[in-house]
Amino acid sequence: MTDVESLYPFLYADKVDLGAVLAQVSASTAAKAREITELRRRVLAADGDRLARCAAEMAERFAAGGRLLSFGNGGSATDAQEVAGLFLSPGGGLRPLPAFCLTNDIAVVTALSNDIGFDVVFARQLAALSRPGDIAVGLSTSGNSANLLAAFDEAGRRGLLTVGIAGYDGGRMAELDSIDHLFTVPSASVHRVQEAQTTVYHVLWELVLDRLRGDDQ
Ligand SMILES: O=C(CO)[C@@H](O)[C@H](O)[C@H](O)[C@H](O)COP(=O)(O)O
Repeated sequence: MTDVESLYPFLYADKVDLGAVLAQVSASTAAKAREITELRRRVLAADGDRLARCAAEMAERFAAGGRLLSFGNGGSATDAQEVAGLFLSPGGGLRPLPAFCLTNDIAVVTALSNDIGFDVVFARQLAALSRPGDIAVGLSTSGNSANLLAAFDEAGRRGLLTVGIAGYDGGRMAELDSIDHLFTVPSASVHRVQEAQTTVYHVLWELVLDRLRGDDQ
């Protein structure tokens, strides 16, 4: 049996008991929903206060003219794009906040990767684009991606507020001095990690907007 066959045996069986397959899918969906709900509770219990402090510092930076620069690889690149998109379109009558995802400029991403190496792809962009009052937000599931580690060190050297969102045990991101606020989702499932990370940055986004709304009144 191949890996794919063992993952989806009902697709390859001669006869399928549809009721049994549906029961299996339903039980698996319910188990995953319980798992992610519990994981989100754990993250909130461990990091709720730190999330609020981080959001307060992010709001201060935005209020002072700072911009947000986000980055990540693979699935975390799509999350980094979502982070920038959320702040760019805050809704609720708030002005768009300046935010840019470092994977967006494909010409720069491919040139840096091709000419120098993928490890510098975010650090070099931060060196070119960032100002000391800005905010760097990097997402990784493993916490080990070399281009993120280099980016946090570059951002830290330049005086940016640095926010890391990692999974598992935080990986090498947990060893860095250059991350001001690190939020780690303690799960061994990459799927659950990415789901809970989505909640982490949505919470940050909502708390920052609350702060900025308060400043506007
Ligand atoms: O989305 C997934 C897994 O769900 C993959 O695309 C994953 O993001 C990529 O393998 C990344 O390169 C992994 O990097 P990282 O999250 O460990 O920093």
